[in-house]
Amino acid sequence: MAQKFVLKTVLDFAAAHTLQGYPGDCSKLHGHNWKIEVQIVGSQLNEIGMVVDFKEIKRHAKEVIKELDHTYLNDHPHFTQINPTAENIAAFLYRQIAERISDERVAMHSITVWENDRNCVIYSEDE
Ligand SMILES: Nc1nc2c(c(=O)[nH]1)N=C([C@H](O)[C@H](O)COP(=O)(O)OP(=O)(O)OP(=O)(O)O)CN2
Ligand SMILES: [Zn+2]
Repeated sequence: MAQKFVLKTVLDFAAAHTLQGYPGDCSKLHGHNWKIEVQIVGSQLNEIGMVVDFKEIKRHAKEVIKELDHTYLNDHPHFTQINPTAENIAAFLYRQIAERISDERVAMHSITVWENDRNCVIYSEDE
């Protein structure tokens, strides 16, 4: 049986957005306290028994999230042509964090973006 470890760390940020074309209140300016779950996968442990230090995952994720924190998301270059929905934010974070953290031992597993306590999107990519 092949072993696999999935590590999860949780971060958050505050940001406003509007959803263009949305048939309801979300097309108006409003904000969320977004909760982000970053999940990393690996099968090998290092000499001190870790896939990767949680602090390392958090450091990379914070670097990306800093771009979005306390902003109007629609102004971000990535969201000028596409709506900053939870789906598009999840895909953006996944790719940005993957670029920073992936190596021969560690890969992105998924990103979960919580818009509020009730609704979230889980994003992942096939290998
Ligand atoms: N699939 C998606 N659906 C919706 C998204 C999204 O990103 N992806 N986003 C929104 C709005 O951003 C909206 O702000 C959601 O907040 P809210 O209306 O509070 O959401 P609830 O459904 O939990 O609110 P109720 O009070 O239960 O209606 C909308 N949809
Ligand atoms: Zn919203």
